Amino acid sequence: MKYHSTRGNAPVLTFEQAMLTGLARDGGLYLPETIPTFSKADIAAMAGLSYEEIAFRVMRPFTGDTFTDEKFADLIAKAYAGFGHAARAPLVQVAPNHFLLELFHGPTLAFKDFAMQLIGQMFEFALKRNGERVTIVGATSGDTGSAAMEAFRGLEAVDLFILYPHGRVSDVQRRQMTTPSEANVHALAVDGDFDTCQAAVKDMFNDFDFRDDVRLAGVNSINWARVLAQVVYYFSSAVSLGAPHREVSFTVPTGNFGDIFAGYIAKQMGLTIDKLAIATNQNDILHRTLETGVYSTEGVKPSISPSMDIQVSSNFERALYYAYGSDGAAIAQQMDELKQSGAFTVSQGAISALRDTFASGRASEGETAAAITRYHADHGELLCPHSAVGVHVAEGHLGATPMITLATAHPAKFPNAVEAASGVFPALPARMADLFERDERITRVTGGVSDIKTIIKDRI
Ligand SMILES: Cc1ncc(COP(=O)(O)O)c(C=O)c1O
Ligand SMILES: N[C@@H](CCOP(=O)(O)O)C(=O)O
Repeated sequence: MKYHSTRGNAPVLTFEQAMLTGLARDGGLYLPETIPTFSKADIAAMAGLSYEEIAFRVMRPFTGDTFTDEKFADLIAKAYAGFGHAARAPLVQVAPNHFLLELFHGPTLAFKDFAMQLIGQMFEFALKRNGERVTIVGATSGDTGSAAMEAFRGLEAVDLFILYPHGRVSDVQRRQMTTPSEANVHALAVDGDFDTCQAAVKDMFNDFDFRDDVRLAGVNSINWARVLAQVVYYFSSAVSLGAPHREVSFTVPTGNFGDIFAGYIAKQMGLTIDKLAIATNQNDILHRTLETGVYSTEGVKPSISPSMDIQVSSNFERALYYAYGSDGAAIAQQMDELKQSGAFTVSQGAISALRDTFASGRASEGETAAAITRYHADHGELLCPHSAVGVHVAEGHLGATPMITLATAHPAKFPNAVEAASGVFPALPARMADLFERDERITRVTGGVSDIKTIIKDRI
């Protein structure tokens, strides 16, 4: 399996190279040359398998000769062994045709652990075998950073730098990033918002001297391996509700579009998905784009679902690539326009292709809080604010097809918003009970990208 860039002007890579590379050298994102498909019988045969077995079947066609089958199965087993639920991603029914997919039983209590725990294993194996060392730089609005810290802390072949927006992540998220004591992980508090952090990471990738000098790698969802690992729970949940013999729909709380794009890949692989509903908070650029056909950035507005406070949604580029019939030149042009003017208009053909697969909706701050209140009172479910955005939007799309809403984080990561809406202060799991007693290690960055590069070079 080979991987090429969405902008069509970067080296074609193997799975291993794409995983260790991050952003393509033309600024695009890597995608597989073809998407392998499963027959109905292949999908039906997943019923009753463990999460790990489904993970192996779903991901194996993409990984080429990076791992032997035995090694890959071993890495998957290690990745999910530390999850706090035997099913890894359990489904909970909240209405006759509405289910929550709980993706917060991993070590840092958010869906990011599903991919990051596996990527940590895959990086360690590949780097050790190759005798290589990399510098990973990541941007976070809170959850990617904590999941990456947990997955990479203490690994010999990796230095990890996480850029987070100063003052815009929850206290639990910040402490998950700033309290690991291992010398190879570094939390950098940057002035600005998530988009500022993500732009800085992309700038570093586009500075080829720096990139090659520090051997830069990325673990944001620009990394194809992140998306791939997230495809698995679409299969596991749909199959447990009767796929491929019946269709299901998903509602996905969305920011950087990685998670819902994984659902799009599952559908392309043959999973019987009807609609994929994009759920945004008041930073509703993706909902507006689906409605108007114009992708137009506005300033990020801080919300009670801070991990989704994003305007420049990286993986939308991957969806656009397919909507434009795999035309890399058209994508490069649209992305140039975005850079120059902060907006671009999606062609008629592409927007109708997107609308064929994706629905969308938004939740205001009040609607998000009301969903937390309602689900607690009516269903006994304490939702994190991101999952609350999801259920609010899902309720607008319920019908005959079963709807699965992704519950993307544990309420205890956002206790203040949850308590304000439900009256219940959600406790952290016992293994994290001392999080607020641990020492923090933070590097404040008040300058721009060149200051960040200097810090990185000094530390590695
Ligand atoms: C808790 C939570 N929910 C939803 C999202 C949105 O996911 P994505 O960026 O993949 O669209 C994020 C951040 O990415 C998140 O941390
Ligand atoms: N919400 C994310 C933002 C980064 O998204 P990613 O999926 O591209 O890593 C976060 O929590 O950091």
